[in-house]
Amino acid sequence: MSHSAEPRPMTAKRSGPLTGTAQVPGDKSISHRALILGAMSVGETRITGLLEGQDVLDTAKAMAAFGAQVERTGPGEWVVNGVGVGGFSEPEGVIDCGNSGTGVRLIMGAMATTPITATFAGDASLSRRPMARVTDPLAEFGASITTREGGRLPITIQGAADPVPLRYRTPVASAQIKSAILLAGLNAPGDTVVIEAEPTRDHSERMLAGFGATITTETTDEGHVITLTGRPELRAQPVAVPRDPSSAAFPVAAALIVPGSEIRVPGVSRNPTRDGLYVTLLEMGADIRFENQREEGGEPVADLVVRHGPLKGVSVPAERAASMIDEFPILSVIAAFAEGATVMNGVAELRVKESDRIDAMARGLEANGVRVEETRDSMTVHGAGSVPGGAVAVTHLDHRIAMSFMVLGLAADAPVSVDDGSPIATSFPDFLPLMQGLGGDLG
Ligand SMILES: O=C(O)C1=C[C@@H](OP(=O)(O)O)[C@@H](O)[C@H](O)C1
Ligand SMILES: C=C(OP(=O)(O)O)C(=O)O
Repeated sequence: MSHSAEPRPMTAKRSGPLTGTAQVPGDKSISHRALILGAMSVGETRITGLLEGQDVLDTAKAMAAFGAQVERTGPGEWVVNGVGVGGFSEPEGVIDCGNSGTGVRLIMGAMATTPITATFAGDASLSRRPMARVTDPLAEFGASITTREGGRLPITIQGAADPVPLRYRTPVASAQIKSAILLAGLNAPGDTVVIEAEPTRDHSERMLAGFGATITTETTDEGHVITLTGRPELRAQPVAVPRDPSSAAFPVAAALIVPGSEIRVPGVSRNPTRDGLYVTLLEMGADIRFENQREEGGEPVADLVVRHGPLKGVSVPAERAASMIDEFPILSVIAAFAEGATVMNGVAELRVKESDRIDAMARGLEANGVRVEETRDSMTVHGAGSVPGGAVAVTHLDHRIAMSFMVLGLAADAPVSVDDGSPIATSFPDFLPLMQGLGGDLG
């Protein structure tokens, strides 16, 4: 669904200690993949803990449009009856992926090696984002693709009738590029190989193996090499979606910067390819304990216990960027309350997310009295232990920018507002009640 809601201004005010348990929603990356692989397998995939944010709901709708049966049976409980690899039928209308880069890029990959035609569109934010990074390799499989100027949406793909497998080195660290290619490779004969310089989130690889595909990952001189054997029969699997570490980052950050806070965030994924924020926070001196470390649904998970305490600025190495790519906006808020500079290196990809996140955070933080420096691919936040606040930040249809400034306002001296908090529903529909339940004064 394209973003059509009226702008929804929100304000957060300095709050007393945050306490209690934060049940954050299911992981967004895993939720998209569960629906897509469920739709591409034979039999019934039962999903529990699915994120019911707009991004994922748009993917569910898309899978139904391609012929899968997709049914909601309870809160977070969904059943997908798939059509098998190569079994997608031609959708009638335009596939509207709303605000979701993951949704559109993975679904374009999933259909590009089946001989059907589909047109993809999205909201104003998604329509500005680069898509050639995915359509270029998909064309190499044999798909015919037309895009708007600059490789942007709307995009029409005529899937390859005789796909050829691909060996592809990703030009930027991106799990979306990798996953689009692997999903396309499912219906190509022979081995499809993706080579990445830095490992990115590996949920597609884990889930493809779980659904019965032959997929291997090796670290060689070339980099991180993932090999998928095409034309498997994917077998439907139950998927238990762990809670999203990227969503958990918001209550965690709030507890770290609001004096006197102590909260618990149970069942959060600790997949090492998603763990960079938590590694960084420990280096900053954050008081975070990881309890009951266990495996759930093929992913390592833990219960987080987070306490307020003093933090110091650190330098985040470029090699860590991929494992915390969505967490830099909220890290820049935490950094504003630390003592000293926090330098975030190798973060150019932030400029092509739902917004230019370096620019959006730098402008909003500066307006609220924080000193920030930026280059094309780095951002430095000068922490002073406290933040004046008092300004309105512009969110540019970006959920993570909206949530980051709401967290800032819980600990700043004066209230902090955003022009539009409605995009929060794309990834964290219960963000406001959850934060209010911990004692946050926001709405
Ligand atoms: O594969 C995924 O589920 C995602 C990959 C990342 O994007 P890139 O692959 O473009 O870095 C991330 O920013 C996005 O929120 C989710
Ligand atoms: C970048 C994000 O998502 P997507 O690319 O799926 O729009 C995000 O959720 O921060």
